[in-house]
Amino acid sequence: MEKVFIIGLGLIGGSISRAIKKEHPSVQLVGYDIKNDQVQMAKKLGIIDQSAESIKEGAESADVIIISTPVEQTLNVLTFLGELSLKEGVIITDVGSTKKKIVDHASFSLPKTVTFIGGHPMAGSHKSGVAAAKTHLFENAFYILTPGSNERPEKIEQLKKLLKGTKAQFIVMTPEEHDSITGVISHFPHLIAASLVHQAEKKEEMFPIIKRLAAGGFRDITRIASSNPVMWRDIIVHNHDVLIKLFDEWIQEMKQIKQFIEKLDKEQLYTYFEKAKTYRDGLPEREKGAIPSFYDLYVDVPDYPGVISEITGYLAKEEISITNIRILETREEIFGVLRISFQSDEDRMKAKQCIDRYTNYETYIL
Ligand SMILES: NC(=O)c1ccc[n+]([C@@H]2O[C@H](COP(=O)([O-])OP(=O)(O)OC[C@H]3O[C@@H](n4cnc5c(N)ncnc54)[C@H](O)[C@@H]3O)[C@@H](O)[C@H]2O)c1
Ligand SMILES: O=C(O)C(=O)C[C@]1(C(=O)O)C=C[C@@H](O)C=C1
Repeated sequence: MEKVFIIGLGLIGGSISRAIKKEHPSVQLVGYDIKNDQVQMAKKLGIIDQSAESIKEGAESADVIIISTPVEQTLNVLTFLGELSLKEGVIITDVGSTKKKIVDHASFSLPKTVTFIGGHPMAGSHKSGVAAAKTHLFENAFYILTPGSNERPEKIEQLKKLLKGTKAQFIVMTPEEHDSITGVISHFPHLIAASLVHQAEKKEEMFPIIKRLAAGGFRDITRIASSNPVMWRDIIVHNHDVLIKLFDEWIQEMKQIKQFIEKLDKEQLYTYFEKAKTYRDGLPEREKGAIPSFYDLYVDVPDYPGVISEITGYLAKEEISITNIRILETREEIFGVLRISFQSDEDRMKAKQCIDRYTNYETYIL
């Protein structure tokens, strides 16, 4: 695989390019985007080796083409690629959050001399743009592939080999299965998150302080409402069949809860929350993929500049390596909660003892 052409240099395109570059340094990465500032940033960050002036220029000499645009634009790009003189045997894949429409369109638009394998890395962020691109964005996540039923296995393996640097767990399914599953665990939740924000905004006239009082719960459940509106408009339109059915089910769900509340049925309300907690606690929080994940230590820290480097300084002093560190929530002028991840339980315990020795911050394991 000499030359890889990436169309759409944003969060996902940039992260995949970084992962390919890390695993296959000799591969030539060529990028294209309709926004020149994204192209220039991608070059500056070393995410691509060079840019193409047009899709035609980049595509006709590529061995693999990765389409990382919003899903509606992916359809347009596929149509355009179908009109070009592409290399025989070129592998074309996308990263779109919906699959059925894209796979069907690829089958209609592309010649039989090329291979199309639908793709969707099940990880990302509410952020957008190449500046947010991370090499490890997909680590331990599932990477869904939707190859045609008659696709040659060697082509699928070739694509997996190219994407090995993502350190994701590849899983194959049909486009229909994909859209049904992601409709439930991704697309519909994004609609709900946005609706909760709108509900709060409508109350702001009555309670101007409402935004300032929004704490961890509201912030957690609505984080994804900060995602890219173009991306989510397209995803909802592409998966509308699935989402309409989910809406009908959701309305029934809401009617049931409303009944529990109207009747003040404490038993039913308790059971409702208890069953939800049991299921949510059962999510493989630690295993986003099949690869054993990290061990987390939580630290309550005063919310002042430099507190993170203070903590990581102690750990570095005792040569304890961490895999990730995140501020879970900050409460103004009080405390923040750090979640520090380690590769092993042993490292985590060493870190706990280290922080307990050097600080009086509370440390705990959930
Ligand atoms: N953001 C996520 O969490 C996430 C996760 C998995 C998959 N995806 C999917 O990845 C795709 C890209 O999402 P993203 O988060 O990287 O968005 P992004 O906005 O960060 O990047 C998209 C890029 O595509 C460019 N673009 C748009 N139309 C184009 C065209 N016609 N030709 C060339 N470039 C074009 C935009 O300028 C932008 O730079 C979407 O299909 C999305 O559904 C997103
Ligand atoms: O982590 C986030 O912010 C995301 O929304 C990532 C997320 C999702 O979980 O729904 C969003 C879109 C993708 O297609 C896959 C993953």
